[in-house]
Amino acid sequence: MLTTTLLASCELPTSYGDFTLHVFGDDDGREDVIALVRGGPDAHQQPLVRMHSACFTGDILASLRCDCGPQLDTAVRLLAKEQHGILLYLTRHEGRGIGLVNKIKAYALQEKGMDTVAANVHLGLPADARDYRAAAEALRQLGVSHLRLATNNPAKIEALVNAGLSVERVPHGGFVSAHNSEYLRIKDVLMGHLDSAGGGRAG
Ligand SMILES: Nc1nc2c(ncn2[C@@H]2O[C@H](COP(=O)(O)OP(=O)(O)OP(=O)(O)O)[C@@H](O)[C@H]2O)c(=O)[nH]1
Repeated sequence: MLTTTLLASCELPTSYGDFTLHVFGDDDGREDVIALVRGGPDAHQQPLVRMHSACFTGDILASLRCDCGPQLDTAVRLLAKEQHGILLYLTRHEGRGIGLVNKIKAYALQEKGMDTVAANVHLGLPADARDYRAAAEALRQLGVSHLRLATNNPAKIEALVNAGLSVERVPHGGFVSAHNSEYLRIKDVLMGHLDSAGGGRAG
């Protein structure tokens, strides 16, 4: 059975602003959802929430193969301006849930001409293996029932709505470069994303 437990919390001053950090995980103490929270619960306001799937290459190494780095940077910048905002960093979602080793294998296949979906499938893996139930549970434990979700991915909205949360979408894309334009186009065409490659503006 899925368990999501608050494992640890602290204050976290950052160059973006001051936040509180909560680490959620399972009963064995392994982290899963890291929540960077700006401000406190406000009954009159739906917090702005960004659910960000881990991307070692984009988030840490500033890879241009995807749009993850600019999406994360922009999200934290936006959240810092909110009275109540939450970044959920989903540590088990690396490579859309297939893990770093498989993502790098998928990148190598893309260098031979496959697109991002075909490469996963060629490896015998789902195009998208992410599960958002722990994220929804973390939001609930943070006192959130209504939220504004910064995303272009309808699957994220659907997962939170199915978990009983009320979600309004805020576009969060448009981070196009010469290296990631084909990746973003394929996400729109084959994965049902809402204008990742085009006019979807951050915030
Ligand atoms: N398998 C695979 N994963 C990738 C590839 N490029 C990026 N990723 C992963 O894709 C995920 C992108 O996550 P997000 O930006 O949170 O989500 P999204 O589905 O693009 O939806 P948005 O909320 O609209 O940004 C991260 O886990 C990346 O590691 C790729 O070519 N193949």
